[in-house]
Amino acid sequence: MFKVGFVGWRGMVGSVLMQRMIAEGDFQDIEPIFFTTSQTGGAGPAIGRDTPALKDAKAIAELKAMDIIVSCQGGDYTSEIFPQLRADGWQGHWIDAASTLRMEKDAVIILDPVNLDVIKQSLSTGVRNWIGGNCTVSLMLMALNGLFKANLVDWASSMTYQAASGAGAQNMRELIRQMGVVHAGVATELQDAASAILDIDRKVADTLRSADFPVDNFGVPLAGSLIPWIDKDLGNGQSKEEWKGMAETNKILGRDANPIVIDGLCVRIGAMRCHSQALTIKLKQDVPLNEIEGMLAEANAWAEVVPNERNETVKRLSPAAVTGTLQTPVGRLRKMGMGGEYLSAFTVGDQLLWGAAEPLRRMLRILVEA
Ligand SMILES: NC(=O)C1=CN([C@@H]2O[C@H](COP(=O)(O)OP(=O)(O)OC[C@H]3O[C@@H](n4cnc5c(N)ncnc54)[C@H](OP(=O)(O)O)[C@@H]3O)[C@@H](O)[C@H]2O)C=CC1
Ligand SMILES: N[C@@H](CC(=O)OP(=O)(O)O)C(=O)O
Repeated sequence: MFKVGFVGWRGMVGSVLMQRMIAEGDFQDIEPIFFTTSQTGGAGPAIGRDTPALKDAKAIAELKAMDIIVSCQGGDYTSEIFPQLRADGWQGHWIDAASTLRMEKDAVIILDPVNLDVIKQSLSTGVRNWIGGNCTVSLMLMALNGLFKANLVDWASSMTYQAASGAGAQNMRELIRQMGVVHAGVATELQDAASAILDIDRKVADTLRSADFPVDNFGVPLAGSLIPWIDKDLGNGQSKEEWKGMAETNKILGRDANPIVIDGLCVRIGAMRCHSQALTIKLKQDVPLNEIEGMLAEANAWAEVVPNERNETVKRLSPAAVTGTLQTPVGRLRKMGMGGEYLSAFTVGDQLLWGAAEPLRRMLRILVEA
């Protein structure tokens, strides 16, 4: 049985990974060993069986005893520990949620429903570094898998609506705190049906702009507002999150030599853990809409097509409907005014599941079953 070391298992992504592994019975087929950067000697997670006391996640000798290491600990940890392990001759498989190693030549971005062929080919040539993709990219590819499989995408523009969870657990808490402060500021007026809405609106705006509004994590209000910038400023007008769209999509699809242009704007909104995106897709040819719907629905078990009509769309194509599920529904499919080769689409997905933990869990299974 493979010895599998888990680092970062109690963080937000790590906790979702633990839940999914328990639900799928994945721990039965491995010998799990849990590591920590802060609680050496403590107890590991409840996985339905005894596990050894927590080991020090910075003890290279302990890590080297693992056949596979799964890290959800973060980029700083990867930058510090991974090079030391490899320099020390460790030959095991490294599966990581952090972005640090994604674009390295000797790493594969894992999303097996989309790129199992790339993963298998890389396994056979000795690749040992398996990195989860950016959540927005993975969720877009899960939903639009059918179009990419059919090689129908000439280019795509993605305008995103990204959840607070992408910024971390503290940001999710801050979003709810912000909502609470906004409500508290007008709670009395809301109880009075005769109160003037413009007075309520003015008070809400004053609250959002007040110096004591809680913005320690986001820096600005998100509740009742939005933030049209995610990740670093690359200095050329593009955010790093926007850059990842094209770079990671093409690496996942194994088409670095013949890349598809993907570009757009990434925006943080006040959803909890589901990223949504509105896409304009330029097709290589004018394919009938019913054929496109068929391709999307058949591409994988998670990309459900939502009929492009009002009731189904508002019921099924929202963060509230999708959160906590593995589905990546895609809807608002129609040919746009620019012509038959221009397709609109809207998709929603849980960024902690297919956007983070699920590709890691499935990569571990692929290695264990290889
Ligand atoms: N958040 C996201 O949406 C996504 C994140 N990722 C990547 O995954 C990595 C981890 O992200 P995320 O899970 O959000 O990070 P967290 O901050 O939730 O957890 C990271 C580590 O912080 C330590 N920690 C300290 N205090 C606590 C606490 N009170 N509760 C839980 N853990 C605590 C834990 O390490 P220890 O037990 O050693 O103390 C934990 O493993 C990052 O590299 C990120 O880039 C990837 C995709 C999406
Ligand atoms: N940047 C994403 C979350 C994330 O962790 O992305 P990456 O894994 O590419 O650093 C967001 O803010 O929604």
